[in-house]
Amino acid sequence: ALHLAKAQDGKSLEDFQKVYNAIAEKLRDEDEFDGYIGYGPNLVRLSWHVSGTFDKNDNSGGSFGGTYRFKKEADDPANKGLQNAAHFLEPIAKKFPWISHGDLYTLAGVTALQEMQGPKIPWRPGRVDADEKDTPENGRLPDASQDGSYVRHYFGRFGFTDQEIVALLGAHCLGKTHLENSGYEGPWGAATNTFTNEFFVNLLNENWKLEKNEAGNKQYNSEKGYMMLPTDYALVQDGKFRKYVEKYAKDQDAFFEDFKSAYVKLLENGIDFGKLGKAYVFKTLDEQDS
Ligand code: HEM
Ligand SMILES: CC(=O)Cn1cnc2ccccc21
Repeated sequence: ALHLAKAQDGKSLEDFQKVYNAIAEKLRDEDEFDGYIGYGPNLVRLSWHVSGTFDKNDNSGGSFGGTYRFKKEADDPANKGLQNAAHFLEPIAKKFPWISHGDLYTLAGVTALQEMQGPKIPWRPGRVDADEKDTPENGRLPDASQDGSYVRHYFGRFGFTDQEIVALLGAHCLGKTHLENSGYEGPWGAATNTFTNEFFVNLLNENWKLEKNEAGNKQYNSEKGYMMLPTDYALVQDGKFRKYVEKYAKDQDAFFEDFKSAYVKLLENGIDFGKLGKAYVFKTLDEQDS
């Protein structure tokens, strides 16, 4: 059965907005991380990795139990590099001991996206920390060397459509690959910390060449020094995915809307929020200054 969300006693929008603000202020303070990309993209990747272990067949994994805090999941080779995001969040968890790890990991991704000028992401609290024994085994996160049918099958485990898959992968407009983490090398020049539809624009507009990188893995590189993973490039090789790439390259608003819906589905997969009321939409720091 689905995990039942449990309200944190007496916590309301204002309390969670304080957590949002603490994360957002720390993002601004520590802007030098990873060649001045900052922690935003890493936090978004953490929120996806803690949710991407979900399996609808037995409702195991997913963001509910906050099991990333246990060694087995944190040490999954697919999570290499996310220690940075986890370390970034430690003082936030200490300052707000009442928030569950599942809520903190997902709220951090929402905060990072909104502070990087992404869409407003409705977010619901209520995830409850699970025991170490409930930690999903390693190997549930995707393999970047694969093609379109692999990507379609992989996301089928969450019940995602082609449109949701393409929208979600638009998050690869953020940050970069790091050879020491994943065996893929990204260009410093093109890495960004602003949420836009340029992942789709680049996929369609650049001349991509399949090359072996220093780790012996194949990746697509362009003259401008951009890169795409094989699973990224699969989105323009596969006709059914390609039509959504073209849609989002032309229409950033449509991308923002569809990304928001798919990302909420990713973060909430496997959780029954019941009658816990509607989702919170947080103000960005800029919206609170004025
Ligand atoms: C087919 C599915 C996916 C594959 C194979 C994949 C693979 C990867 C790889 C290999 C990296 C580089 C990690 C590193 O070297 O540091 C990466 C980074 C990233 N991924 Fe994905 N990813 C997928 C889906 C997603 C989704 C669904 C999201 C979010 C909604 C996402 C968000 C990110 C972000 C923001 C980064 C940059 C992290 C940073 O700069 O530290 N990815 N991904
Ligand atoms: C800047 C760049 O390489 C855009 N990009 C293209 N594919 C990516 C996968 C993960 C992170 C960033 C990615």
